[in-house]
Amino acid sequence: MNLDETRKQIDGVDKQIIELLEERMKLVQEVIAYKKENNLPVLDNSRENIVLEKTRERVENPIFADSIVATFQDIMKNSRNFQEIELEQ
Ligand SMILES: C=C(O[C@@H]1C=C(C(=O)O)C=C[C@H]1O)C(=O)O
Repeated sequence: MNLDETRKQIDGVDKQIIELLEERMKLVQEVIAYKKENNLPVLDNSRENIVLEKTRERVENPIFADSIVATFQDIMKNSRNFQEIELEQ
């Protein structure tokens, strides 16, 4: 295993993750605009549970499942933090 080469590959994957997270956050902006208009709360527990269940099902290698589900919990926590800040504007 070549450390520099493997880290270059990680950098490439990180670049893709960042692009996808930015795309996700743009959609979250649409959700918060809708919630603002319709007076809906930021937190939707049932939706978050569905996202987490789907995430667990989609992970191919079970040894990664807990880490990836935890990552999605963080993604949604930060998505909610962003929405709370947007609501204050
Ligand atoms: C984006 C939403 O707001 C919150 C954040 C979610 C997310 O980032 O996926 C899911 C549910 C909500 O708690 C939503 O309601 O869809």
